[in-house]
Formats: sequence, structure tokens, C-alpha cells
Amino acid sequence: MTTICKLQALLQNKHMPGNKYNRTPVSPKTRLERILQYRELRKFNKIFNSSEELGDGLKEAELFANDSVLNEDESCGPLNGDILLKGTDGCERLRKQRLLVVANRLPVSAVRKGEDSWQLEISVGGLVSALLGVKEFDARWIGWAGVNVPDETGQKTLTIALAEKRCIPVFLDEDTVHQYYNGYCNNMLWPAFHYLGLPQEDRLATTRGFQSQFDAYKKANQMFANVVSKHYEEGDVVWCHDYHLMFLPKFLKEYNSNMKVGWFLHTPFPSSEIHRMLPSRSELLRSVLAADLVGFHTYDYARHFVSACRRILGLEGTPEGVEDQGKLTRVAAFPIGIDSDRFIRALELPQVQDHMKELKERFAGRKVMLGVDRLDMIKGIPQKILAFEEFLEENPEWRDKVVLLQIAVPTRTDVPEYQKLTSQVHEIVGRINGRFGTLTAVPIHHLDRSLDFHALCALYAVTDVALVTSLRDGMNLVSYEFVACQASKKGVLILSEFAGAAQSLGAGAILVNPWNITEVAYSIGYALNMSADEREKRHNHNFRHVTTHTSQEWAATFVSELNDTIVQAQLRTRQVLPLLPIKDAVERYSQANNRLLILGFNATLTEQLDTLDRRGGQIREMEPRLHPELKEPLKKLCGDQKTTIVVLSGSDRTILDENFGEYNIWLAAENGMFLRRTTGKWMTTMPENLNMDWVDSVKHVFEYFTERTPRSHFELRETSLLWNYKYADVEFGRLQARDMLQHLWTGPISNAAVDVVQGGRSVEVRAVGVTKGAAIDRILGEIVHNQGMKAPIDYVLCVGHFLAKDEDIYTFFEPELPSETLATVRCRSPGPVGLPVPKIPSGRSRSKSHHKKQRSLSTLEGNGLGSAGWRPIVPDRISVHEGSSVLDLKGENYFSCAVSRKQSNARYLLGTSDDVVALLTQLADSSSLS
Ligand SMILES: O=P(O)(O)OC[C@H]1O[C@H](O[C@H]2O[C@H](CO)[C@@H](O)[C@H](O)[C@H]2O)[C@H](O)[C@@H](O)[C@@H]1O
Ligand SMILES: O=c1ccn([C@@H]2O[C@H](COP(=O)(O)OP(=O)(O)O)[C@@H](O)[C@H]2O)c(=O)[nH]1
Repeated sequence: MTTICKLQALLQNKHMPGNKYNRTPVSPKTRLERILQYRELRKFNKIFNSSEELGDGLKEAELFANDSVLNEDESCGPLNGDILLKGTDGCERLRKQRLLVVANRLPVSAVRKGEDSWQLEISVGGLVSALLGVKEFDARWIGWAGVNVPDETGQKTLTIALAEKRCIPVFLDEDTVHQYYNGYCNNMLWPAFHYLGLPQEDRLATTRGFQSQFDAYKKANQMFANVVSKHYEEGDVVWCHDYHLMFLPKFLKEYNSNMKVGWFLHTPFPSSEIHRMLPSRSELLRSVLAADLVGFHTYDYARHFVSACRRILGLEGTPEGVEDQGKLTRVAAFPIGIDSDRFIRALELPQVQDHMKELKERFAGRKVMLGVDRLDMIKGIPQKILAFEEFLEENPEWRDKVVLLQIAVPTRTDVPEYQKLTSQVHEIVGRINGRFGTLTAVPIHHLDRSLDFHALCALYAVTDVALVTSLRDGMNLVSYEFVACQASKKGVLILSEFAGAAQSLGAGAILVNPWNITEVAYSIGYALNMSADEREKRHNHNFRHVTTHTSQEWAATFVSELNDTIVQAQLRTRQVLPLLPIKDAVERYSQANNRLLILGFNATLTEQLDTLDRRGGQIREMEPRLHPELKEPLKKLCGDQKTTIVVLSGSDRTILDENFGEYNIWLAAENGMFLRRTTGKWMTTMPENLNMDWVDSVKHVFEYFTERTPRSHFELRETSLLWNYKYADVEFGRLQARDMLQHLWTGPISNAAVDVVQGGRSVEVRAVGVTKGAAIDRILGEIVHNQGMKAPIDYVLCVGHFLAKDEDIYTFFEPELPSETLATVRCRSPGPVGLPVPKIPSGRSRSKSHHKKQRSLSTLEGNGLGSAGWRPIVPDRISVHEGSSVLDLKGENYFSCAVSRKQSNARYLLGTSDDVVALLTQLADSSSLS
């Protein structure tokens, strides 16, 4: 027995309160249990530190302590992400969960110094800064080292050098980097995600074509996936970062669907209107959705993403995330932070103090304003400098009393847009310095280079006003770092409202619109003149935020949420109804003598609505049509003497006539209010006292919304009105439906005897009590009588995409039901016929009402309405022989099945109407054999 096993046994049998009778070790099942057990283990370690029983236990516990990326100082691993893995001896061991961080850029960039020697330099950028602060995991970093290494020796030696830093390289060749990184990532996705539009396609330069760049993007993502797969171990969490790797979740899940995959975007996610412009908009979204958890800096970005999935892919957005056929991808906001302690501690270091002293002397008598940005068009550097110029212009008294230090770190220098920006900025700085400079001083110090960490901290600490004017920025960590270094000076932060950081530091900063140069210029004046009292208040606010929302916490929250998401998904999967066991359903069908098939129409027997057809006016037809592949099987089934088929639909009679007129079949229109065998006439099953006075008022509301919702329509039926927006813009349709429901619930018909039923893409108003379940016994009564049925029905298959309100049809035939449900089903004479209780599919919670018996159908209250030409159903004829039941569902001969639904009262599920086609085809084939 290993030490950990021994410990577990000890804990479970001896030391855990309340566990004294527990003789068999129980493995913790939930994350919470695991954490609690680990906590106990640690407590135990402390208490029995010197105990002999522990043996090498402490060594084992030490394994939990963790090396961080780049060997920065260690912190003892917290509970986050500890996992239990089964060893070959069958015993479970706790081990620190490994975190594979996958990002385009490694935290170090490599510079080749010789054939086999390398120098590693820290990479610049917010993503690297933030992740360097994450020390609580047993992390490996997988990414590109920023250098082309075509030769084997180079690749081998660099791999070894990087391994010391816990980094694993992905080797991208020059052409791939050019097309994937410079092209698709930085010339296409980056500007689009920052609202700068898409570049014009350059037809002359073939290598720059969107398609070839996109192909290279996918290829590069696949290369990342290959490296991850090679290093992946069971239980690892794989955290994919940023817009460079939108295909990675998909590729990883294809490799191993059990991999825990999270994806985080460091840039903004733009409005769906922008994302819609990308030629590969759908593929990108779908690939990201393969992840278990998708994270953004702010709720706005998360909302935009969900909205893009709704509008572009037609998927369902829920408060939890995005759902696609029952599969949920969690979407949430995880605002990043910095390792604030690292900055605060750095200020005490002698070399930083020396830097600060130098800077203070150098700029004595002048206020220091600071900008620190990668030289990127999103950072709004020209706008910042122009605002500073306007400030100097308007405030001559400040000209020799203030200096702007702009650190502009060169970035993505192979992309033409970035090259243009460099010359543009140089030109503006030159002009302003020429205009306001003197022989001994210039107002702007512009540096085209990066600073080391200590120099940067010193600069932050001596600054009076930091100026962040990003036109868009995922977060902007410079603003956080500035605040962390300002504990003594309490300088002012001017911050663009278009940076993610505005949502967290907005209360203490002066927020500006960087496009409004005059406003920024005014804010500079306001900041420079701000009272010490106001500065302190603002600073304290932000300082508290920055020091409590750290990068450690950010990563810990994301990883813990990812672990939880997976546990929740597993639970959900267990709750999901089982798929219809088609083989069994067909076998039992073929053995039965008197079968009844009740089939819905819309989304059950019709072709699937192609999501593509929903957009841009490419609508085929609005009327539902029978799935062409069902014509043959349906004919065969109708020709079988032992089979009775009822199509039970909300649609009106005309639509059913058009689609099923040629079959020998029963049609039940308007949720069963009208009934006809195709060889006979329509009759009504409507209750006599059905009040329809409300119709005109509802019609007005429906007309109003139909006119205002392009591609929506409404159907006026005898007993209901239906407003349908399935062909309209999904988002807009939903908003309109919400308003419509308000009208209906609170307006003139709020007291009418109606039910307002909300569908997936529809709103229906019905007379109270009109449901498919309520109509079915009247329908059955008529069928039994009309067909002169002698033997009881011994097989029922009820398949439909029914509204929740109509799901009483499933429970009607269900012999084993909670009493509340039964009470709602009308059943006058019991006439019980004892039947074995059907097995309830796993995951369903049904009460164990074994005493309840198979229902015997009886006659119903109320005659049908005798509308002109329709013969009302005559009651009192629903038993086949006096006293015996019409239903005799032996064993498992009842199959209720919901189509394209996630939750249902039915016993089983079928994915789409294509599956219904497959089912009916098999039934038809077995019909012809029997
Ligand atoms: O790797 P590069 O192409 O040289 O670019 C550097 C990084 O720029 C972007 O940073 C973003 O991440 C920050 C942290 O979340 C955030 O504060 C900032 O607003 C973003 O712009 C980019 O997203 C990274 O992938 C790059 O590594
Ligand atoms: O000379 C410099 C200038 C900036 N940075 C770092 O670069 C990051 C910039 O991150 P931010 O989120 O502000 O923007 P990004 O460049 O990622 O878009 C910050 O952590 C800075 O500390 C740096 O290391 N050296």
C-alpha cells in the first residue's frame, strides 16, 4: 500500500469525524469531496508530522508543491486542480493537476547565438505578463519561440534550452508564420476584433489572399494541437489562449474528446455585426465552441460572442453559455489581473530606487506623463500625442512644466500596417517637438524600444499622470501596473473607455473617449491640476482593485470553473433522456398485432430547417412539407392492416390535407380539435363551450408584430393563433416575442380564457384546455369505433416535437405516473387491466406508483360541436368489448419519444426528423416482412 493509500485508509477509518464505522475506503466522487479529503490529508500531515505511520508521506505531500513557469518564486500549491488518478495498483492518488498553457507566444523568445546555443529573452505583451504571475499550477507552456528554426540541431538544442523554463516549442516555418501570424492573425482577426474593419483583399500578391492565410491558420493550429497531444497526460487541463488559436479546441477534442479544454480571448470580442464580416465566421465560432469553457475579459465581450453564435450559427444562447443540440459550451467573463505583489516588492529593490532617483533628477521641476504601449494601431498613440499637443496649445503656462514619456515597444514589424504606424508616429512627435521644444528640452520623449522590468517599475512610480488612450483594448495591463506602483505618489490614470480595464478601474480613473482629442486634452489639464485629496481617493479605489484581483486569482478561477464545468456536463449527460432504442422499438412493433402510431408533423415529419436558409432572405418556403424521404415508408405503413396511424398536429386542416391527402391515415388538426380519416370528412372534437371571443384582440397584436418583424408570419386557426418567427432574425425575433408576450399577458386579453404558449421560435394563443393530451382520448374513441376494433391496441409509438403544454400526450399512455400528472388526465371508468409496470429509463425520476394500472380508455365528457358539415364524435364507444380496455400495452410496448428536445416527459429522445425518417423506414420494412 502506498503512503497516500495508507493515509486515505487512516483518514477514513480512524481520524475523520463521523467515519468510525466506515471500514471500506470510499473514493471521493465530487470535486468538493476530493478537495475536502485533500484538506483533511494536509491537516493530517501537519498533526502527525512526526508519526512513524506516515513513513515517506511527507515526501509525497511535497510533490504537491509546485515549480512555476520560468522558475519564479514558488508558492505552496493551493487546493485548486488537485486530481485523483488511479495507479496500476488500483489505488487512487492525489496529484497536482497539470496545466498546459497553449499560446501563440512563449513567455521567452529565442535568439540564436550559434549552431547549438540560444539566448532566451522575456517576451513583451500583456498575455505573457499575466501568465508569468500564475504560479499555483504545475504548468507547462506550449507555443512558438518567435524564431524560425529549420534545422534539426537547432530544434533539438532549443527544445532542451526551453525545457528548463518548462516551455515546449512549436516550430513554425517562415511561410506559415508569414501567412498565419502576420497575415490571418494580425492583418485580419486583430483589426476585426478591435473594430478596425477588414483589410482589402490584395489580388496581386497571391500569398496574401484570405483563403491561403486561412489555410495557413488552420495548419498552424493543427501543429499546435499535435504538440499538445504529444505532451498531454490524463487529467491535464489544456488552456488555449487568444485569437491565434481559435481552431485549437476543435482539433484537441477531435484528438481526445475527454480532454479538458478551455479557451480564453485576450482581445475584445466584437459585436456580431463585425464578426459577421469575416469570411470564415462560422467555422471560427464552431471551433471555439468545441471547448468546454470559453472565457473573456468582460461581460460585454462574452455577450457579443453568444450573440454571434445565435445570429450566425442560429444556436441557442442561455445564461450559461451556448447550446447546440444539448451540448453546452460554458461562456463567462474572467477579468485578468496582474501579479501586483511583484510590482510592489520591486519598488523596494536598490536598482529600482536608483532608477527612480535618476528619473526624478532628470525631470525635476516638470510633471511626468507616461504612455507605455506596443506600437500598435489599437493603442491610439497618434490620438494621445495629438491630445497632448492640443493641451500644450491651449495651456502655454504648462509648456515647460510637463513632459510626456512615450514607450512604444516595436511589435509585429513585418505587417505593413504596423510599419506605416511607426512612421506616422515619428512624424507627429517630430512636428510637436519642433513646435514646442527648446534648445535644452523637448515636450515628448519617444522611445521605440522596450524597457526591462525594473526600469519600467521605476518609470511607473515617478509618473504623475498615466495616459492610456487605446481605441480598443482587451484589458490593458499597463493601467494595472501603473496603479500598483503608485502607492506613494498617488498619480492619476487617464483611461480610454474602450479598454477592458475601464470596467474595473473606471471608478478611480478619468475615463475618456480617445477619438475626442479635445476631451482628452481637457482631461490632461484636469489630471495635472487635481487636488491631492481627490488623487488619493481615486488611487485608493483602484489600488484596492488591482491588489485584490490578481493574475493568480484569474487563472485559479478559470481552471476551477473549467473543472466544475466538466463535472456539471457529466451530471447533465446523466440526466439526459436516453435515445430511442430503435432496434427494440422495431422488434416489438413487428411482434405486435394492433399497433397505434401517433406522429407529430412540424419538425417531426418535415425536413430540418437549414440554419443557412434563415439568413439573408434565402427562404425556401414557409409552409411545412412532408419530408420527401418519408413518402415511401409512410405508404407502406398505411397499407399494413395491423397499423393505425394518426398525424396529430397544431397545423390547420388545409395543411394536413395537402400533405397527407393521398395516404390512408388519420389526421388530427389544430391539436386534435378536428379529426378526419382521409377516406372520410372532417369532424370536430371541440368542447361545446369553447370561448373564442378573444380571437380578434389577439389577431390585432399578432398583425402589429408581424408587420414589424421581417420574415415572421402568423396563422389564424380555428382554435388558436400562432405567431411564428423561425425565418426571422433569431435575436430580433426573440426581442419582439418578449414584447409581444408583455402585451398578451398584461393587455386587453389578460383575463380571457386563453393559454399563451411560448415555443422555440413562436408564440401561440389557444383556448384554455386545448392540448394534444386532452384531445387524444376523444380521438381514440372515434378511431376504435370507426375501425370496429376488436382486439386491444398492444403497441403505441408516440413521436413528436411537441410544446411542453402538449406533452400531456406522452403521459396519457404512461401507466406509471406521479399522481399529480394522472389527476390532470381525464379518465372516467377505470376498467383496469393489470399490466407489468414498464421499466423507467435511467436518469428519469418517476414515482414508484406500482399500484397504478394501465389506463382503460373510456368515454369523455362533452359532445363535439356540430359545426356545419362535421359530424360530432359520439361518446361512449371507447372500449373494444364491454368492460375490457382498448389498450393492452404488454411489457415495454409503449414508446414515447421527443424529437429535437432536451427535456421532455417522453421516455426517449430522437435527434432530428432525419432520425424519424430512419425509424419509420425500418418500421415500414418490418411491416412488409410480417
Ligand atoms: O505576441 P504579440 O503579437 O507580440 O502581441 C503581444 C500580445 O498582445 C495582445 O495582448 C492582449 O492581452 C492582454 C492580456 O490579456 C490584454 O491586456 C491586452 O488588452 C491584449 O491586447 C495579444 O492578445 C496577445 O496574444 C499578444 O501576445
Ligand atoms: O517596455 C515594456 C513595455 C511593456 N511591457 C509589458 O507589456 C505588457 C503590455 O500589456 P497590455 O495588456 O497593456 O497590452 P498588450 O501589449 O498585451 O496589448 C505589460 O505587462 C507591460 O509591463 C514590458 O514588459 N516592457
